Amino acid sequence: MAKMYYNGDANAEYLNGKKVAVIGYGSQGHAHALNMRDSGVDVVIGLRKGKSWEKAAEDGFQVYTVGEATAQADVVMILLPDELQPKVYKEEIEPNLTSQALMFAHGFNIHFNQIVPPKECDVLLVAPKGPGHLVRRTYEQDAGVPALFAVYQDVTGEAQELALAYAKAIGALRAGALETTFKEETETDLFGEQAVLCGGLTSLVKAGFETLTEAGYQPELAYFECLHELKLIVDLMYEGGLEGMRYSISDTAQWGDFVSGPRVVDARVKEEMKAVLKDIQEGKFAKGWILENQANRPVFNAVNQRENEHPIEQVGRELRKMMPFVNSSKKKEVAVSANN
Ligand SMILES: NC(=O)C1=CN([C@@H]2O[C@H](COP(=O)(O)OP(=O)(O)OC[C@H]3O[C@@H](n4cnc5c(N)ncnc54)[C@H](OP(=O)(O)O)[C@@H]3O)[C@@H](O)[C@H]2O)C=CC1
Ligand SMILES: CC(=O)[C@](C)(O)C(=O)O
Repeated sequence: MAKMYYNGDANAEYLNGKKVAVIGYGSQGHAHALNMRDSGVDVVIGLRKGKSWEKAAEDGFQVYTVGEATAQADVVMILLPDELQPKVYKEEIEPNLTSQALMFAHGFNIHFNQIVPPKECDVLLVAPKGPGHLVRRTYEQDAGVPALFAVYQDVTGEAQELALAYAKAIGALRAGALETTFKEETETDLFGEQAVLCGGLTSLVKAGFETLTEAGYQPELAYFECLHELKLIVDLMYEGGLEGMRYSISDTAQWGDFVSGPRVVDARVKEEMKAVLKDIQEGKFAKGWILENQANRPVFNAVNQRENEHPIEQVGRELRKMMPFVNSSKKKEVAVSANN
């Protein structure tokens, strides 16, 4: 088994006395900044004026322009949307970069040569394997989201130690961190989010919902069966693997899992997964995403609108209004009051 790194493997000293500029305050940015501050790290935020700037200031951070934050930092962590990083890097970060280390939470722009870092600083990656809002929520629960870390350039000879100190400060080492490379993190993260976690799963959920509703079953029932209950099943997998989930479900469901699962996700699916991975490895996906953004996202916007109008979204919005607790930040009593 590969070596996993935990809190005891990291030395917070490598961040002591250092100012970390978090560039971006969105899903990952807010979580990294809040967690690091709670871990005693000196954090400043680099942003453009707008809702994130207001939120970061409201959360008590010193907020600067990207260039100002970069110029004063010992460590710069770029947590901007991947497709916007090259432009902001070229125009605002690179001209002001004097830091010891340049960091990313996804290797896309380094791996696909959209950002070419200076030779004078460490270049490293700390990539939580989970959504930013859960990076924050689990930290507040004295837990954490596991992370990958990688060193692309080690000028100081301390890049790995800094990566581990950073991973510890955001709470990741409570769950564990695994060393990788920018190439491996980029290719596997893109594959996972396309073929399994987001793309694969949303396609499976919609297909199941459509199968039931087209057969005449109630949309509300189809929503609970194919989407709502998914969290509960995945929670069991999260806690105990496939065997843990199978222990908890009925033997009827487990038999159905064994005999029907492979019919739905058959060998063709894995062949297509291999084709998706090949497109990622050969840069075909990256090129398409870069061009889509250069064209101002015509396909992305059209598909996003169509998806938001899918019947599963329409019925889900109505049902979730009566279950405010599903938005985890709500307290259970809210649900009780809403239904009384
Ligand atoms: N989302 C996730 O859970 C994960 C993301 N990652 C990686 O983390 C990185 C950040 O992604 P994510 O957190 O999702 O990004 P988000 O889209 O959630 O947040 C982007 C942030 O960047 C700011 N921003 C956008 N454009 C500019 C600009 N021109 N100048 C200054 N600030 C700007 C936005 O502020 P504004 O309000 O002004 O738009 C916002 O605060 C990416 O590399 C991503 O691949 C890695 C693991 C998981
Ligand atoms: C949450 C995560 O890690 C994703 C799906 O890869 C992403 O949002 O980039």
